Amino acid sequence: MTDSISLDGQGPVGVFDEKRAEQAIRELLIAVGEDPDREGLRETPGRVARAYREIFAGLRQKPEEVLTTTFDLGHDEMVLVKDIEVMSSCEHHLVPFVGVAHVGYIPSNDGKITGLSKLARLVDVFARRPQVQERLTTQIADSLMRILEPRGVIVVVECEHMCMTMRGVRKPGAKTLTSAVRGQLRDPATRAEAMSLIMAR
Ligand SMILES: Nc1nc2c(ncn2[C@@H]2O[C@H](COP(=O)(O)OP(=O)(O)OP(=O)(O)O)[C@@H](O)[C@H]2O)c(=O)[nH]1
Ligand SMILES: [Zn+2]
Repeated sequence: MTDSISLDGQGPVGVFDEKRAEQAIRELLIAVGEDPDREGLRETPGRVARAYREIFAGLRQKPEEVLTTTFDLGHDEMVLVKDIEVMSSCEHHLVPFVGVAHVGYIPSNDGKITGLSKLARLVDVFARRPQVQERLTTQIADSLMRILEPRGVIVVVECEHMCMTMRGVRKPGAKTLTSAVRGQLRDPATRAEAMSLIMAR
């Protein structure tokens, strides 16, 4: 089955070809010296293909689909959702990187806001793609700026990369922190206030 939704310049065209993914996994099993026809592996290519459909579902989603907006004239202070679980895939090795994202914004003058859960959904749209952590962070910030037109945005992402844990340099526990700050949140005092809320445990 093939899904095809154009992302209108937001990224690659999100086509998922399940049959092709299944064939590729079968080839990979042969390439690593396995027998894809043995009992335990017979269903694996199809299963892995379906898993990849889910893991890379963000390739077929636009941020606008999840970041619905509403208006609340009464609130012009910072809104911050912290510790949003991140499960993404490193585009260099196609293994997971996992951790949390903290997403904050100061609503526009006309009070354009979004539901809190929508910030977490936005993180998923970009996390469920082959990614690097820096791009994940800036894509969240830039789409918030574009869609909510807020006065400022801060996004901080803290992740552990399995490509540094299970292979290669093998340093479990090492965390990578990335941030993207836009608009009024670049102001040192406002930024410091946001960072103290993010770092408070
Ligand atoms: N900047 C950035 N680098 C990443 C990310 N995820 C993985 N990497 C790095 O991508 C690099 C790829 O380096 P290469 O030298 O091409 O690949 P490699 O030989 O597998 O590298 P090692 O992991 O050092 O064994 C590694 O240093 C990874 O740690 C990410 O999200 N952002
Ligand atoms: Zn990697």
